[in-house]
Amino acid sequence: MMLSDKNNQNLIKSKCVKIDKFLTEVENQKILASVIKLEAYFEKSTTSINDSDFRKSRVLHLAPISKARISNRIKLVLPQVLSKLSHQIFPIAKIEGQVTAHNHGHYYQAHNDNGMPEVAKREITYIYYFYQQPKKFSGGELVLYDGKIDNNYYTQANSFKKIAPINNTIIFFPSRYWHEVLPVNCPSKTFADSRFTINGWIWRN
Ligand SMILES: O=C(O)CCC(=O)C(=O)O
Ligand SMILES: [Fe+2]
Repeated sequence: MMLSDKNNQNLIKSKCVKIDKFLTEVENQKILASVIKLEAYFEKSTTSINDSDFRKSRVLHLAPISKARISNRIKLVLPQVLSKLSHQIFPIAKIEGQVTAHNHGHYYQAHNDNGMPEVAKREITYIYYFYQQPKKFSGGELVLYDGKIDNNYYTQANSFKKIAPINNTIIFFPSRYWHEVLPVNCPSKTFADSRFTINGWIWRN
């Protein structure tokens, strides 16, 4: 067997589900307008490893209106999503959510979403994208890495898919996947021109 084949033996291709036009145009615009008004409540994002260079963005933890709408819609599509991901059905413990804003120079380095004991029950990650049109930023693609098994651990492979953030689109994938957000270029540096998400995690019991 060739060496390259041998190295690929363990490759686990990542699967994700993308749903375009997830909300109506009116809902999408309402969420955008309400989030732009909440600029003052956005905080600097953090991560569990507490390295300020690992993740640059701003996060809003209190956005009751938008989160309820998204959670209800997620529950409706989840059976289809899990079937497309070939992921087993699980009882939902809760749907966690946050709003994020990536502006000029913001990014999120490669990570998974359930690697620490306190978040181990996050099963599926979802990311809903929204932004002002015409779009005032470039970059900010989501990179979804394939996986491999190393000493019984699921880790990051070299191969990946790059997913452009598209307004009013939602992406789902298993929270154990390694992923990152490439740097955003937003010349105006205006908050309202940011790459926004409502994103979070569907927890199992
Ligand atoms: O904004 C994105 O595309 C992904 C964000 C993310 O990975 C996270 O918040 O854990
Ligand atoms: Fe993540």
